[in-house]
Amino acid sequence: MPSLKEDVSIGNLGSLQTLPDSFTWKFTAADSALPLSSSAVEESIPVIDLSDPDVITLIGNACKTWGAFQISNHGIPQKLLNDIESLSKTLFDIPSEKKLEATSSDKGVSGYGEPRIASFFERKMWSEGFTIADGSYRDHFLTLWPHDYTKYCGIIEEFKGKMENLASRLLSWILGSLGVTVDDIEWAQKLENSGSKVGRGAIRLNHYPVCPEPERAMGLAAHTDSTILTILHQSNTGGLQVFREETGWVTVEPVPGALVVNIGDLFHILSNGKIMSVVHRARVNQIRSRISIAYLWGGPAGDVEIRPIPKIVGPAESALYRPITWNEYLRIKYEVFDKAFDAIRAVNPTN
Ligand SMILES: C=C1C[C@]23C[C@H]1CC[C@H]2[C@@]12CCC[C@@](C)(C(=O)O1)[C@H]2[C@@H]3C(=O)O
Ligand SMILES: O=C(O)CCC(=O)C(=O)O
Ligand SMILES: [Fe+2]
Repeated sequence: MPSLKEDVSIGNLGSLQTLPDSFTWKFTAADSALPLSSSAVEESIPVIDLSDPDVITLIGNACKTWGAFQISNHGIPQKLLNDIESLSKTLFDIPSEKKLEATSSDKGVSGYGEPRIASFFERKMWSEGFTIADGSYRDHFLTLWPHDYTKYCGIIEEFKGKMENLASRLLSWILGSLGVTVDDIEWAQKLENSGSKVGRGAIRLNHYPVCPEPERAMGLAAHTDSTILTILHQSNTGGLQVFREETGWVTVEPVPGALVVNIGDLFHILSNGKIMSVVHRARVNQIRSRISIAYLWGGPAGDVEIRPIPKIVGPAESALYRPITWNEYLRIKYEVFDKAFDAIRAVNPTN
């Protein structure tokens, strides 16, 4: 387990005047692109109005070109976004000694702690975070906020509920752009009998303190999410970048009120590789600290197997990946990281 000492240093990042060696990353020229640094208007992911009559086509194109897009008119109340943002600020303002009482006991479980990807990188990231993956976040909230506990748990539950709903609407549209519907996924039938009636969604609250040397620091290292899709609220300070082969790193400028959607690994599997999960990262800056809130959605049911949708695979192709549950995929991903797709490739392609 990464030592508690490290978490103390994470809680104190904002007070450091110089970048410690362990936080210094090496960038090649092509890799370095910093948000806020270039005045050139660069190409970026589209902003899609969800009330647009062409929403399916627009989303389909964005998924194929970028694997990410921003959405407006998404129906998540601005008040809820403000509430969860101020909840996050309060959470990260807590003194580090107190934070230690609410660390996650294991990677990927609820509480303060490094992101799971941390162990695959030699250098440390300029950020701290709080994961909400199971109900144990409530115990932590009770420790941190004995008085406001109910209020804060309420915000999380409301956020989860509304985001899950939005995530399933997005799923339907993206599947629509691929010529199939949710009923073409096996889990739709299995949902009724599955023990876990609730969908699988985790929340990651990220905090990127002001950084003395942003050009040599990394907020959150390059990764794909192991989700079907992720919906991100990045408040009003940029930092998120997505990677595109043709263009390199592209900054996703915050659009007031808009949310960022990105495709995760499970969608890549479902679509038999027709849609790619997008590699993304977060950079930091010297001027303003930044909060982001990610809703990581694993689909409407927990323990069902995810596999390439037969209708998408079609008779002329074969399924690229073997069936796998989300939990099993997470286990493999955090063993082999960016080789996870190779590890689950179908051995005996059918058809
Ligand atoms: C349900 C999930 C999804 C996890 C693991 C587990 C709980 C925390 C999630 C994140 C959140 C931050 C980025 C990420 C890449 C990370 O390091 O931890 C995510 C990861 C994944 O999408 O793989
Ligand atoms: O902070 C950001 O903009 C990105 C966060 C992210 O990628 C994540 O939490 O998975
Ligand atoms: Fe991510």
